[in-house]
Formats: sequence, structure tokens, C-alpha cells
Amino acid sequence: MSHPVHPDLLPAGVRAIELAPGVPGLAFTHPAFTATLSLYGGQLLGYTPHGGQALFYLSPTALLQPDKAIRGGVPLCWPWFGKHGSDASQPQHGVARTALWAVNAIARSELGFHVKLNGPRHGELSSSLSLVLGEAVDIALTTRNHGKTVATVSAALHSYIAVGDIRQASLTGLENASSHDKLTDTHGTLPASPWRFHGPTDAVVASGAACTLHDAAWQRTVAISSSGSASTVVWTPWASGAVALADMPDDGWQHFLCVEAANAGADSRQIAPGDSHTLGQHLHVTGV
Ligand SMILES: O=P(O)(O)OC[C@H]1O[C@H](O)[C@H](O)[C@@H](O)[C@@H]1O
Repeated sequence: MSHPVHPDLLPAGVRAIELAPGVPGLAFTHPAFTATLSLYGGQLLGYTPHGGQALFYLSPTALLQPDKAIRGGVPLCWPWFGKHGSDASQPQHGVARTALWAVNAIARSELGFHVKLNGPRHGELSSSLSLVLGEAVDIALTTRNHGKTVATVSAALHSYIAVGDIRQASLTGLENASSHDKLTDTHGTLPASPWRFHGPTDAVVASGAACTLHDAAWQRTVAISSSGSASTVVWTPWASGAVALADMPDDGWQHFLCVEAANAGADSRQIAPGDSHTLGQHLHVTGV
């Protein structure tokens, strides 16, 4: 297939690439970082600060093929998060992960690269994505309601944040928040201390507070903040969950924690006719 973006339209430092047959992407090269974006899924797959470790985990056995979601980077869950509310035949996490997104604009400024993509429509809803790749990564997913009735949308920016070893990592910023444990379907309160991980975790935390992932193995921290969000999903499949995932090596769970800016559960959003809602995540890697 020919690449959907003509090379003449790309600013310096951006290349049109084919990640796999039928999976077009863009590669970014900047003095401060390199990055890769898949147009399939509108999914940022990689961002690596110069001289540092990758910000995102991408499974070495991820499937890059039509109808499969790519395991890693920042999958976009839209216009529903998790299972569809009423139709079990609909795909988990919506339709955006398996749609081909179109490039609307790409520019370069002193901040870095600015990319705008248009995603799928679902009923009367449209999706678009704005990415800023610079010293930090900014991702913003906008839903617009073109219909005549109020629409309910849930969504997540499902970031797989890479860590040297999840057993030596901790997350701060969500202390004392209310949380729904999806594994046991129970509601509770997170501890007052830094969150350390000892087993499979799948929590919808009722907080959009900024948090920090401390990674002792790689001696770095990742600062994570969100906008348009009052819920954060924290997920690790751990060893027991990873073996059940066909598109991840059995030890893949050690190398990431998903910290997802979300509109999930009670934080689903009602979007009035003609209105839009933007869900954003900002990620910044620093030393310890
Ligand atoms: O395997 P996927 O469809 O990509 O979902 C991976 C995970 O995504 C989220 O974090 C959900 O809260 C989990 O319940 C789910 O297992």
C-alpha cells in the first residue's frame, strides 16, 4: 500500500514508515528524543529521550495487523473503556485502537513536533488526537458530539509506562483516593503510602491527581498529569496475567505499569449536542 502521508508534507525530522504490511507510521528524530507513531490506532508506540530508556513499553510480540490492538505505547480506548455497556459483541475498549487514523497536520516548532490526527467516527461521535512531542509528551483525545442527543462517552489514554522492574517501582500521588478494584469488583481506599505492586492490579481510581512513577531500577521518575479526567486506571497483569496474553512475552509484565488518564466508571462524560470533551495526559521523564 502507498503511505497515506506524502513525504513532501513532512517537516524535517519526520519520516513516513511502514511498521508492518498495511500499518503506516511516522518516525520522529529530534536532538532530544526519537519517537514512533502508528497511524493504525492513532497510537504512540515509542518515545525515547536521547541517551535514556524508552518512556513506553512496547511488547516485542505485539501484533501489528488489522483487527488487532497493538500491545504497548499509548492505545486509545474510545468511545468506551472496558466492555461495551450493552452489546457483548462489541470490542473491548472501543473502536479507536483498530481504526486507521488520518493525519490532519504535522508541524515542527522549537517545542518539538505537533501532530493532529482524525480518528474514527462512531455513530454521531467523532474523535481527534493532538500530540506534542518535545521535552515532554502531551496527548489529547477530543470527542465531538455531532448528534442531536446527549452522548455518554468513556475513554482512556492507556499508557504502558516502561520500568526497569515493576517490583522496584512505586506510584505516588493517588494516596487515600477511592478506588474500584476490577479484579475483585470491590470498592475501597488506596493506602496513604506510596503504591507498590505485588500482584495483578486493575484499579479505576477516582482521582485525576498528578502522579509520579518512581523507578529504582532505571533510576528515573516519570511525572504524569492529566486534564479533562477525574479517574486514573492502574493496571499490571503481573506474571499470572501475562501468560494469558498471547501478544506479550511471559516476563513482559516486569517491564511496565499502565497509568491511564481516563474517563472511566462514574467519570464517564456526558457530551451535549454540538459540544466536545478533551481527555489529556502529560508525561515527563526526569532523574530520580
Ligand atoms: O487486553 P486489553 O484489551 O488491551 O486490556 C488491557 C487492560 O486494560 C485496562 O487497563 C483494563 O482496566 C484492564 O481490565 C484490561 O485488562
